[in-house]
Amino acid sequence: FDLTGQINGVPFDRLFLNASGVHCQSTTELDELLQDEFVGGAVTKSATLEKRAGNPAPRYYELANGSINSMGLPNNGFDYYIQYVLQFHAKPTILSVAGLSADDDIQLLNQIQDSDYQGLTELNLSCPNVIGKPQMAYDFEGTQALLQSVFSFFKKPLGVKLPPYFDLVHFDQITAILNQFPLTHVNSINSIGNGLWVDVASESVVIKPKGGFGGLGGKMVLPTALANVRALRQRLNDSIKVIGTGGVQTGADVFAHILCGAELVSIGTQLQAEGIGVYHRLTNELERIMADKGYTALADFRGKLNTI
Ligand SMILES: CC(C)(C)CCc1c(C(=O)O)[nH]c(=O)[nH]c1=O
Repeated sequence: FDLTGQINGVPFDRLFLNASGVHCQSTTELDELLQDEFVGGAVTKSATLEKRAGNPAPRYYELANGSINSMGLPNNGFDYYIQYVLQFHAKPTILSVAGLSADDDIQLLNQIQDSDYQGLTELNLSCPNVIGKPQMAYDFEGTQALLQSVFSFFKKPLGVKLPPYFDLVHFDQITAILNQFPLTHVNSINSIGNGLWVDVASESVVIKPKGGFGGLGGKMVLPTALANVRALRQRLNDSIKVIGTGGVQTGADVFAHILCGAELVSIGTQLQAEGIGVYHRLTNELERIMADKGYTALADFRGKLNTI
């Protein structure tokens, strides 16, 4: 079976990635991903300029149908991750960066521009904005201005990680902005922001930071993830690929992401819950579905979702 994809001419011999944030904070975790035969590439935890401890625990909690997290960007700092991605790896890496402000974003990308790194970079637009404004990706003028200044100096491959949108006009608005820039890809979705889980027995929230509010992932977000992948694919220039992230538990979920137009598929919550063996299972399940349908390659059905 041909389970390949490519981003900006970078070939991925397998479609599977990790969702940034999961199994990607240390070089040990990143190595384990890149050494797994069923994984196509690895995305780093979003790097900030300085190393961060992140929020107090409990900050991640597994639910029956997904997960809730408010990690607070714990990471080993930009230098740690650029040093890693500058090493030789048999498979592609995606360096994820998240400034704590637009200025940080500019500084991070300037450091990449000035480095020898020629691989893929992903700017996490769920990063915080100025106080009183929503996260960058929900501030359309802010996103436009940020990308305008980024592309005035950044000449290397760049994609963006987006939170989910829920209004069709918002899909029109964000893609009208993104289509102005030579992006390699859009990675959709990030967690559904500011969910809340209540444990009835203890009459309490389940994570400590932000009074229990946190990003939702896993099975429960699949319909939102599929909608975002499909809506972005329908609106973005063909040159901008879509990496599908969100809600994948089974091979059928992977198949659905590809039908909606995903070039590659990331696994987050299920990787956290099941471990790296999830990729072998998902590969078997996906190939079984493809065989039953007479497909031999993802390209046979990528983006070919039927409407009724
Ligand atoms: C939410 C931010 C802390 C601003 C960015 C990092 C991040 C986190 C995190 O580190 O809390 N969790 C997510 O599910 N997605 C993210 O993009």
